[in-house]
Parts: sequence; structure tokens; C-alpha cells
Amino acid sequence: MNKELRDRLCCRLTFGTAGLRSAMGAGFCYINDLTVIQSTQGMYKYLERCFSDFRQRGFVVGYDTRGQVTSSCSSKRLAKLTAAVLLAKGVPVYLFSKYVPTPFVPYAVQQLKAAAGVMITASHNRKEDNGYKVYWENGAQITSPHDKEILKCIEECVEPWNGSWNENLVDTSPLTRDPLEEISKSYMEDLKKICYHRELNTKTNLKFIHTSFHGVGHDYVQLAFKAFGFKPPIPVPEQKDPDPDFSTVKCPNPEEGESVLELSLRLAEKESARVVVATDPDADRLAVAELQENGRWKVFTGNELAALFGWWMFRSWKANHSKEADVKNIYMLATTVSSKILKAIALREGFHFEETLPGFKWIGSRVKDLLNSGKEVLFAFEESIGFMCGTSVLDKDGVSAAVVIAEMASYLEIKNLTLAQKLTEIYEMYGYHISKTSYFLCYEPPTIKRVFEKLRNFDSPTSYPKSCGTYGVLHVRDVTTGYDSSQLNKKSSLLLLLDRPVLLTGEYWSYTLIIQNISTDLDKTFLEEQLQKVIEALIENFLEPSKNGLIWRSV
Ligand SMILES: O=P(O)(O)O[C@H]1O[C@H](CO)[C@@H](O)[C@H]1O
Repeated sequence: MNKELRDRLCCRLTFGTAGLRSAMGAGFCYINDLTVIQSTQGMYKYLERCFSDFRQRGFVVGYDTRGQVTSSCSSKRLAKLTAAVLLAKGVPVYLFSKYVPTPFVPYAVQQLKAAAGVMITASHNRKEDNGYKVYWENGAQITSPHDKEILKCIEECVEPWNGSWNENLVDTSPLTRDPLEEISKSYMEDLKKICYHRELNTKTNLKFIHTSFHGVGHDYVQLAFKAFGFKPPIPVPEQKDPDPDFSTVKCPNPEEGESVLELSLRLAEKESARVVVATDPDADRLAVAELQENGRWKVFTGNELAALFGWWMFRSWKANHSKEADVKNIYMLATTVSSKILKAIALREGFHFEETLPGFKWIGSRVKDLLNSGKEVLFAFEESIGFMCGTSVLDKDGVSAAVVIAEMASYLEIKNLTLAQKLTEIYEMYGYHISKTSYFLCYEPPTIKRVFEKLRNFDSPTSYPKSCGTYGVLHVRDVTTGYDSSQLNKKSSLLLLLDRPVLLTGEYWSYTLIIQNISTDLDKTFLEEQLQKVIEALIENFLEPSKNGLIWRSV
């Protein structure tokens, strides 16, 4: 009992890779009415300090379809409370009147010139979770130092203010605005900027299946296909409407591959559709599967999809610009744990590639800086099926990615190519880039700390591993401490300003191993075997799952 109380009351929610995220429940480290009110009060305090015109600019609030029947805690209720805190303080709130994809919030923040915004969502997490994703005025998720400063302000505002509980304010306050129609219309219009073959889309014989995994995606993906001139994709009926229980899937994470796509693939077979697109419950991630000639489905990894998107976005840019257009002004980005295929394409084609820390918040902020300095960013991604096509939304966007891949598939179809065949062509042109991504579940933060401490003091104190099984370690980059053995000054250009290891959410540690930029004449099977062996060595020597009680999830 004491332990239970301590666990619930003696710690606070902190900003992770995607805002505040935790299970819905009672306690200060859970998502509930009180912690959301406290967080918004802290946000108010911080925003008031940062923006003298906060009361003119307002704040955007969106929400997904999550909820708990037993506690009546839902994203919608938490969104209303978020709005109430600000309305009570005289701040105009753009509260969407209906659930929206996460990308609508960063998009709206920029469009409406709001000071900031919040999306109530736990993305693809299990049904028990919820979260509070914060966007800054630049339309990107907040990074340090804002997160730390907001946390400080939250701690100073834990007592609910008058009016903070009054969720009815959203219906009675003259400061409430519903941006749904305006934002939806303008988002779909902006989407057309990355539509290059509308004519072809209207005529294509290809059929597409779409699953929204019981979340927000259905209506918006249908609209996006319409904006591109396509017939509507065929929805998976059992998964098209919101269901906070996610009753047809074990976990609503499209990253889990074929097992989670079961209903979509069976529907595709029935409908003779070759391509399946799956948006996660808040529609910011995209999975894609394609039926192959051998009758099997290929579920693309995030890195493979990025190779296709990168090729496509650059090819489309080239096709729409004169030979004189300055390719040196073009940028593509990826997080450091993602494949370097874009780097290989960039090197060959003459544009720029940049790496960021893991998490789309880093990509969003960097893209904004590049845009501000007059650069053009065509595409950015992270391996966990997060894609940013174009720059209307400075975050990953499953809705735009779904319709872009549909256009790509239709275009390739008239060239008698499948997505998988084009991927092979891309590899043959720019070098094979193979990778394997998976993750371990670990519910004990001290264990994770121990694993990393061991890596930092491997054979002797303060020394990183020199080998992993039979493999030598060429370089070590520790973005938590800022160490990079490959640099002359031993300093990493990527430094995580957090006091915990990279890739940690407190719940799982994901890993991505990449063999990159290899010569095309090497045997791919041999490379895949090598990759598998390196993975096994890494797990056995560095992670030691049985000793550390880590649960492996196959992706
Ligand atoms: O909100 P979700 O999709 O979970 O995204 C989170 O997971 C990604 C991988 O670290 C990051 O981009 C982070 O924003």
C-alpha cells in the first residue's frame, strides 16, 4: 500500500520524446484531470512570460479518441479542461470541436499564429495511456530548454486556480473558437502542393485499403485522397470508427507489422487491392504493405519507406524545376538512429542531408531553422514510421504520407513497377541500406540506468566497449554525455540535454542497427546474415535481456 502511494504521489510527469505521457489514473505521474490542469497552469505561466501578446494570439487544443470508461477520463475531457484553464485566464483557445490527427495541431499553431498548442494523445501506445504533446509557436514540438522551464512552472502552479475545473467554459466563453473547418480546408488545400500527378490519380486502377486503427485517421485520409484526385481508399470497417478499447488489435501500433495488419490484409485480398496504408491512432505515423508477385505481403520498414519517399520527393522537385534551380538549397533530414539512405542520395544528387537527435521534436525545430534561413526542405523522417513530406506540418504526418505513397504507387504502376521493385532500383542506384529495428520493454528505470552505466564503464571505469562479441567497435557516440570517439575533439555534434539515456521513454528501449552505404555488388543475403549476427552480439553482450528482465518485442 505504501509503495503504491509512493509510486503514485512521489513523482511527477516529465517531458519525454513526445511530451508528457503515462497511463491514465490517479497520482502525479499519471495522466488525469488534475495533472492536465496543473500542466496547463504551468504552460500558462510560462507562455505569459514568453509572449507579451499571448492573449491576442491564443492557444490551440486538439485531442484524439482515447478514453477510459471506468474513470470517464478521455482525451476530449482533458482537452476541455486544458481549454478551461486558459479561457478562465482570458486566453483565446482554438479548441477543435472533433477529434483530429496530431499533425493538425502543429499545422493550426502556425496557420493561426497561436503562441503554442497541445494535442491530447498517446499516439500508438496501449489503450491505458494518454499524453500531452506540446507545440511551440514555430509549429514544432517543444525541445529544451522550454520543456524544463515549463516543468518548473508546473511545479509552481500545482494548486488548481478558480475556473480551472470548469470544463463548461468551453461552451460559454466568448474566447472559445472552433478551428476545425478552417484548418481542415486549408490543410487539404496545402496538401495539394505535394500532389504531382492529379490527372493520373483520378484514372488509376490501383485500389487502396486504409486502416485507421480505431483512431482519428478515417475521415481525414478520405479527404486527403480526394484532394489528390483519388477515389476514396477502402476502409477496414472494423477499425474505421473510434474505439478507445482498440478492440481488434493487441496494441494499436502499426510498427508491429503483419500481425497487426491482419484485417487490412484480408480485406485487401478480398478487394484485390495491392497496397494497404495504415495510420496509427493519432494519424501521425504510417505503415505500408504491398502484395508481392509471390502472393506474400511485404510490410515496409520505416527506413525502406524513407528511401522511397526521399527518392520520390527529390524526383518530383527535379521534375518541377528548371535545370538551373539550386539543388544546394535543398535539404533532407533524418534522426541519428535512422537509415542513412537519404545521405547517400544527397551525396550523389548534390543536396544536403542532416542528422538530428531521435524524436521528431528535433527534426521539427531544425527544419524551422532551415526554412527561416531560406533553405528548402523536401522530406524528413525517423525510422519509427514517421514521415514529413513537404513543410506544411513541422512534425510527422501519417495523413500526407498515406496519400503521397498512394500517388507514388500509381505513378510506378504505369511504369510497371511495384513499390518493392522501385526500392530495389533505389538501392542499386545509391547503395543497399539494410536495417533492423526492434525494441525491448523494460518497466524498471533503474535497470535501464544500469545497462547504460555498464556500457560507459565496460572493461574498466569510464571506458566504452572496444568490442561486441567477435565484432570490433569502430566508434562510440554517446549523445547523453556528448562523447563522440570519431571526432578530433571527441565531442558529439548531437547532445541530448537530458539526464537519461537516449531512446528511453521509461518503458522501452528501441534499437536500430544499420548497415549502410554498401557497394551494390555485395550479396544482399550475406549482408542480412551479418546484420543478424551483429544484432545477436549486441543483445547478448550489451543488453543481456535475461539478466536484466527485458522483454523483446519483434517488429
Ligand atoms: O507520438 P509518437 O508517435 O509516439 O512519437 C514519439 O515516438 C517517436 C520515436 O521516438 C518520436 O518522434 C516521438 O515523438
